[in-house]
Amino acid sequence: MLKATNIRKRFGTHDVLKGISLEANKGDVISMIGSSGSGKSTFLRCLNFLERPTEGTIALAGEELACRRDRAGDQIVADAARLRAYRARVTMVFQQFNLWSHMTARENVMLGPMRVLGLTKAEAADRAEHYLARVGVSHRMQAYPAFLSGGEQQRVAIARALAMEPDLMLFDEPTSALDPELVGEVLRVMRSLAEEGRTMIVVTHEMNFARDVANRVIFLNQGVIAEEGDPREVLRAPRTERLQAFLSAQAA
Ligand SMILES: Nc1ncnc2c1ncn2[C@@H]1O[C@H](COP(=O)(O)OP(=O)(O)OP(=O)(O)O)[C@@H](O)[C@H]1O
Repeated sequence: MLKATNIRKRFGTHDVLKGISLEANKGDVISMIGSSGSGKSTFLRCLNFLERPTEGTIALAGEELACRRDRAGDQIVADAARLRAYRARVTMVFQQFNLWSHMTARENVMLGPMRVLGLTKAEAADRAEHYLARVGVSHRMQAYPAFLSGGEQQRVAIARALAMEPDLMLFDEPTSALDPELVGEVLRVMRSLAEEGRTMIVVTHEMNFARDVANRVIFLNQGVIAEEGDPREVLRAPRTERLQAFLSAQAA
C-alpha cells in the first residue's frame, strides 16, 4: 500500500529524521510512539508532504510519487497535480482538528469530495451525511465548529478524512488536544475503523490503543526507528533501554 524509503528531514543543522523506512500493507494499523521531539509528527507530515523531506522516496500502491529536488537541492518536491491526487488517497487527521470555522460540520466534510473528487453538491451532501453518521455526529451536522465539543470536532475531522474514501489514513496525535473525558469517544471511532480493516498510521501517546488496536508498533527515538514489531511483544518485552525508559515514564 505505502512504501516510504529512507526518509530524512533536516531543519537547518538539526537532523530530525535520520533515514526512516516504513511499509504499510492493506489493513495495517501502525502506531508510532516515542518521546517528545523524536520526530513522529515530522515523519507523518513528510508522508503527506506537509513537510518536504530532505531525502527519501514515497510510493503508494507501487507507484512512486514523482519527486525531484528543489532548486537549492536540499528538499524533495512532489509534482503538484500528482500530490493532489495522492493526498486524496492518503488523508490526515490533525491534533487540532483544523476544521474551517466558517463552515458547518457538513460543509467541512463536503468540501474535499466536491473540490478534489468532483462530486456534485448533492452527492457530496449525501456522502458527508453518511460519514458524519458513521462517526456518530449526525445530530450536529448543521453546527459550526465553535459550537462543537473537541471530541465532536475531531469526529467531524475524521468524517472529513473518511469522505475522501482514502486508501490510507494518517492520524497525528488525534486525542492530544482533547479534555480527558472526550478522548474515549474519539478512540472508540478509531478502534471501529481499525476493526473494519482500514489502513491507518497513528502517532499517539495512547498506549492502550497502541497495545490493543494496532497490529504493529514503531518506537521512534532521536529520528530513527529504535524498535518495531507486534505491539504485544514489543511493548511487553522491550529490547532497548530507551523503550524501557519510555514505557516506564508512560506508566508513571
Ligand atoms: N518547522 C520546524 N522547524 C524547525 N524545527 C522543527 C520544525 N518542526 C519540528 N521541528 C523539530 O523537530 C523535532 C521533532 O519534532 P516532532 O514534532 O516531529 O516531534 P514529535 O516526536 O512529534 O514530538 P511530540 O510528541 O512532542 O509532538 C523537534 O526538535 C522539533 O523542534
